[in-house]
Amino acid sequence: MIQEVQRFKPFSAKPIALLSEAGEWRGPFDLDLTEEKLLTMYRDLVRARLLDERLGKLQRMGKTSFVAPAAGHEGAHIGVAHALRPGFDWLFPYYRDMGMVLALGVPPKELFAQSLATRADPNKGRQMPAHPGSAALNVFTAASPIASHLGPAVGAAISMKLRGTGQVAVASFGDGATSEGDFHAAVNFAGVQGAPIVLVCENNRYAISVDFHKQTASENIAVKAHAYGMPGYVVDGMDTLACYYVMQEVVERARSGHGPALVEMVVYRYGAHSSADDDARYRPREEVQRWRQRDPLRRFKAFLERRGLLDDAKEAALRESAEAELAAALKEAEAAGPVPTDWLFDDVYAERPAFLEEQRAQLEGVTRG
Ligand SMILES: Cc1ncc(C[n+]2csc(CCOP(=O)(O)OP(=O)(O)O)c2C)c(N)n1
Ligand SMILES: [Mg+2]
Repeated sequence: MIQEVQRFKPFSAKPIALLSEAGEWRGPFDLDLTEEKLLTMYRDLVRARLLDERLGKLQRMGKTSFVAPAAGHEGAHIGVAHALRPGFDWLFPYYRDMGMVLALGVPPKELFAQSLATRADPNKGRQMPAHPGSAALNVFTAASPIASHLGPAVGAAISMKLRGTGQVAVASFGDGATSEGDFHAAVNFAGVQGAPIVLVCENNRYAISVDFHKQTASENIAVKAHAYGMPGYVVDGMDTLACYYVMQEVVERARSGHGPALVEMVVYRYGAHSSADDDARYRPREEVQRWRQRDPLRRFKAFLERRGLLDDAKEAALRESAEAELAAALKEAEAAGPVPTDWLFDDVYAERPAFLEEQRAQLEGVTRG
């Protein structure tokens, strides 16, 4: 059901925030989440941060070839994931969304296995690291070309509408993706068709080294929604609860037949664009430091402490259990062993054509030495 009173106005001049920097509730409505839900959200923020740290280390150890650092994006990730119905709705994430898929319920063992290309990867080691997917949880595996998953996401949403399933699709992408033709075609068609989709832009103000002001002459990304006939919201992406509540409203609005929305979450990536980038060449260190002060984990922790839901001992226990969960998951992912090279030839054709069979036999000869 659509909420009778809409809590948020689209196209606000300032990003929507519900928590002050010191963690005080500033919402214009009463907080209506259980203690359990709030603590689960915080736990997911911590898990996302720790997963990111571990993946970074695995890259430095030479165990995975590529990572896309996500620290600084966790408020957006957890806000989005918690507004969805896992395994019912569909998520079309992009490469920086490990925390989002983790919070949706994708087992960390699968995420590690995907990054390390071990047999425990449901995608059989065929994707580039940082491109997770899950058939069980309706998580689409995006390809690397920026914004190329947005058309399929809108297509999926249109099919949900035609079949009357009550599902919603959410697609996420960066600020750089909004300069692609694919983005505009997708948002336009979502508007025309009234598709049940929420398009989430994680605006970290850079597309690798390209600054936001070189990306668009618009004042922000959310305003673009106006031209496509849907509401656009700009949200403080370092405020997990603002991300959650805005998502919850637009997801349920889409679910009840009121069409798509565009949500811009203003975030910052603390790390480099990827393990193949040196961000010191284009970002002043003071800027990174300034954004770190606005950390989503710190703000949520302060919020929970103020409400008497968290203290240092509880925090330490929570971190310890998240560390243990990830350590066990990594161990299992590694123990599965590397994917066999000839998996490359499976699942494409019902009957393998002769030329592929020939290549498979050649490869077998090479790998056997
Ligand atoms: C069509 C296309 N062009 C260029 C690239 C190379 N590329 C990979 S990530 C990236 C930057 C994308 O930035 P943004 O959308 O802001 O996401 P962010 O990485 O900042 O989260 C670029 C240009 C690509 N993958 N696909
Ligand atoms: Mg960006």
